[in-house]
Amino acid sequence: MIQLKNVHKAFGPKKVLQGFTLDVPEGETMVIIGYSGTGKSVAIKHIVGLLEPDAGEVWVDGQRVDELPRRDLYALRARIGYVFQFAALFDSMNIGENVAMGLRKQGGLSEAEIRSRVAEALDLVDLPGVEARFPAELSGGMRKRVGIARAIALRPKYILYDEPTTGLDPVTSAVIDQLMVRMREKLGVTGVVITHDMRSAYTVGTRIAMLYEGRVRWQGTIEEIHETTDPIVRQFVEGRAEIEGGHTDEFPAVREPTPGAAA
Ligand SMILES: Nc1ncnc2c1ncn2[C@@H]1O[C@H](COP(=O)(O)OP(=O)(O)OP(=O)(O)O)[C@@H](O)[C@H]1O
Repeated sequence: MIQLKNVHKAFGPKKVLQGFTLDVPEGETMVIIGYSGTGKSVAIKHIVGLLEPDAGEVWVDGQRVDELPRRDLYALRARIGYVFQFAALFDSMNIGENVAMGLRKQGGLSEAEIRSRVAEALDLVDLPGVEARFPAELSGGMRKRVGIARAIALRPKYILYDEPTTGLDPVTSAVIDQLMVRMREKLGVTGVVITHDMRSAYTVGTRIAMLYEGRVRWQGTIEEIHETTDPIVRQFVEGRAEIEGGHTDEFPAVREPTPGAAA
């Protein structure tokens, strides 16, 4: 289970997280939504110890991440797959080498075992047999799938996806969404997904949390988000620029000019 408890994080004068609390139970996929620059990536970087909280606690798998000695942190990271926004593959290495990278770093496997784990991971993302190809020969969507293969080759208990479908066409996005669903259903992986795409959120999420002004403003199931009366959440999920019934002080409405009105 992943837990962030009352996490605070600032960069200089900029307060990003201000009491961020989130529980991700085993086997669930938690989707984090929220406006650009609100701190979604900052929040998930705490889960792998890439950032340390100024205050608060971060727990993964019964271990307190923000207090773990470096060696234990590396061991914990081996259980957490991280799929970055840009599937940072190494252009000079072929796909097989890219996927094998984490396995080699982890150590303890023979060459034959590594080859077999790489093949299995590429199979799972529907890219069998591409080991000898180079990143430049693949489309953006294929590269994202290789990024996911690299994460799952380590057979992680948890996977974090930071905007895995950004920049992809709708069909390729749907393929990536199905992959994330497969990771949960077939492999039982607990996931956290950051996305701007509500259709993707509804497909892959078992729960959704909205980050707003440094905290989780709302969280619940897909059914619950459809029924929420929270104006900020409704506005976000409906992609509207204006809140029904006028604006609130909390979030001033952006009004489109009335057609035909004098400029
Ligand atoms: N290492 C850092 N040093 C300084 N500021 C940072 C650092 N990391 C993030 N920030 C700032 O924290 C804020 C939140 O960034 P973050 O990337 O988490 O937003 P986000 O919600 O993931 O946005 P997006 O949806 O656009 O990716 C931003 O203002 C960003 O500039």
